[in-house]
Amino acid sequence: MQFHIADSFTAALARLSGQEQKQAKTAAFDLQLNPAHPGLQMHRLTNSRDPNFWSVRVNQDVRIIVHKTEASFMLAYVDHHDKAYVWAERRRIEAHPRTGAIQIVEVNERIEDAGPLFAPSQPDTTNAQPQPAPAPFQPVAPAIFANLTEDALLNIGAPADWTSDIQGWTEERFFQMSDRLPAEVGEALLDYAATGRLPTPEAAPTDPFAHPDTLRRVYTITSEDELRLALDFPWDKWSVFLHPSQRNVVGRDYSGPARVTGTAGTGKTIVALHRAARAVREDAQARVLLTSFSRPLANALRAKLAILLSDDPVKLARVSIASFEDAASELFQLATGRRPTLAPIDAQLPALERAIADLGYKDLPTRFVFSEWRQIVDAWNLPDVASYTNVLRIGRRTRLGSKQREALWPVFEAARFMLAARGFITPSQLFAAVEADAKARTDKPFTHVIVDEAQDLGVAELQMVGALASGPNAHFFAGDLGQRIFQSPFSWTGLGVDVRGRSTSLKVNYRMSRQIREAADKLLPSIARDAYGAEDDRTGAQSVFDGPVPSVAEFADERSEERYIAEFLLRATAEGIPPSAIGVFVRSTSLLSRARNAIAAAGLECRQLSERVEALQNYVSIGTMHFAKGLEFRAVVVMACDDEVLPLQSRVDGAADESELREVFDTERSLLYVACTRARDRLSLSTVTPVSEFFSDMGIEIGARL
Ligand SMILES: Nc1ncnc2c1ncn2[C@@H]1O[C@H](COP(=O)(O)OP(=O)(O)OP(=O)(O)O)[C@@H](O)[C@H]1O
Repeated sequence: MQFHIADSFTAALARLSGQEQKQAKTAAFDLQLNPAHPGLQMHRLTNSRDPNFWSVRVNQDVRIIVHKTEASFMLAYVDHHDKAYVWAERRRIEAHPRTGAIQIVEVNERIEDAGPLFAPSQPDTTNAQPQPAPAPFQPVAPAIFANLTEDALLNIGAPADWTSDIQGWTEERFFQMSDRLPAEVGEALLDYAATGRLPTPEAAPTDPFAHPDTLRRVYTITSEDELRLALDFPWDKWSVFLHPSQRNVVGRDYSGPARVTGTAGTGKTIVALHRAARAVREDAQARVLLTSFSRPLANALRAKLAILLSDDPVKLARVSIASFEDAASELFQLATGRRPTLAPIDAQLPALERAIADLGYKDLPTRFVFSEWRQIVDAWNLPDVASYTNVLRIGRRTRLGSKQREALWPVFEAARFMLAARGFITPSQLFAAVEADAKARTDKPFTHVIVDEAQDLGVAELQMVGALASGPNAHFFAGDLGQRIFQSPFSWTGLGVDVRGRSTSLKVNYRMSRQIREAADKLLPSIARDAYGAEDDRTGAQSVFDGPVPSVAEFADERSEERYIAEFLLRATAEGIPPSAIGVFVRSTSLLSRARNAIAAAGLECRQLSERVEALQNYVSIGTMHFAKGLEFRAVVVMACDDEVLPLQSRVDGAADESELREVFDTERSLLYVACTRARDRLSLSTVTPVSEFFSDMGIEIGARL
């Protein structure tokens, strides 16, 4: 007999107290060993429409609901006695007759509390007395699925007792009801509402428990050890119940570098983690590098991979997890025997200033020289004046003629010399050194390199990553072009990393409520393009839960804004959101004081996030929007979204031409998008008058004007 655990069981288990969870796990274990164990008092439920539901005693009050057929045994739910019984009375578990997927279906006739299904009928006026003038005509909203036949609905997996209701649903009703449908049905209907087409069902395996839609909610336990592990370890849903589109990317073999894309919160990181786990599970020789932009993000990846590979520390040890820079430093040390000393930005700028002064250049704007250094000369590790004068090939920044570049080159050469004399190398030089070393080796340092937040890989980083492993399945990138905030665009294909034809876009948003996602999505165009033709389709995203509409407030002065945000923070903590699950973001360092003041006014303490500092217990996280990247909070505040702050006026002023200006606007929008999309449940934006021009794009009415 097969033994299964449903996601409804793990979710319900997580809601019990620690002691109850322990007891429920013991009961589940006893159940697997011996369902007839007398202490379990297992008996069939008589009030359920599904005759296969059984109750199992955990303690005096708590019951596990088991679904038992001749061939299978499923832990379906667990709760306090009455709630557990009501859950089972309202459900049935069955293989859908058309799609074959196992579904946990809410019996439709029992749904009472979601309001009337149809608009009330007109009153009978046969013997009516004179009435006051009728209220203004209210059009009845159209039924958005009226054109879908029962057959079409069954094809997408709609339970038979739901089809006629679905046909009558208005848009509002659909949003109220969709999370009561099996997830694949809600997603297909949302697709239909957006595009007018239903997705074509894919051929399904004959075993219902192997169906991709079954696998998103039911996990098959194959051994005692596996059950022990599943019950002992906190079972995060993402670690087991993947969406079919995620599972597909995790399990696929590619003929070259591959990429997963998707708007914020669609589970790209989760896919990257599962691919890393898969690589070491399938190949005992695999050596994997899992890398991302910063140390906190690498730490977050490490914690999650430890959950995925909790059954096998040896396999876990075969995955190296580090930020781009830390990974490069380690490899550099392995190759040369010495630790690199990276040139901080604070050292690079003075070196350039000094070089300008030493060479006697007058009227050369330092900001321009520095940007040329960072974006071109250092970013590409240009070795000589010839490659710099030939820079047209590689960048968009074409504003300097070749004569001017020749004249400027000695400045860069001198700055490089000065940095080297102090024992510094720049991060780009570090990446290039590691790349050169890896290229020279036949035995590459890794068999697989998996990169998260790949949209912010710089030129030298990408080249290094490319050299660290070889083979068709060796490189996997997770990223979203719409979240590119650090790097200027460049052509990946031009550097030999061609993901065309091996790119998959995820659409189901697991992080943000529908209301937050919809507001944030309006900030970016529906297609994200970079200057080199790469494109991500950002349409068609769906959220799996609803929440409050984000709030937007505008104030006459900073004190009023700070007081308003303090109140928001107090409300959030009063609702049980701990400080560590709250993030407050501003555009730049000089604005952090506004965040600090608001947090202090709420009587809370904060810690500033950075490339090296992550969220801490008991502290609200604050930071510039750049350090929001890749993180997640239950409540997010984005403060000081003032005019001239977003987009940042100094960047706008510094743009030399149209294309640079566009780039500035694009990245400033992306920054706001990144900050807003960290929020799961609550999002509050605020500004001091005059307000950022990006606000109106989000389509949210400004709620408070004080
Ligand atoms: N299959 C799943 N089931 C449940 N939760 C999931 C699933 N996939 C992802 N999640 C959750 O959704 C949230 C977002 O996932 P993730 O961080 O992987 O998204 P992302 O696309 O990398 O986001 P971003 O682009 O903003 O970095 C996380 O809390 C993650 O645990």
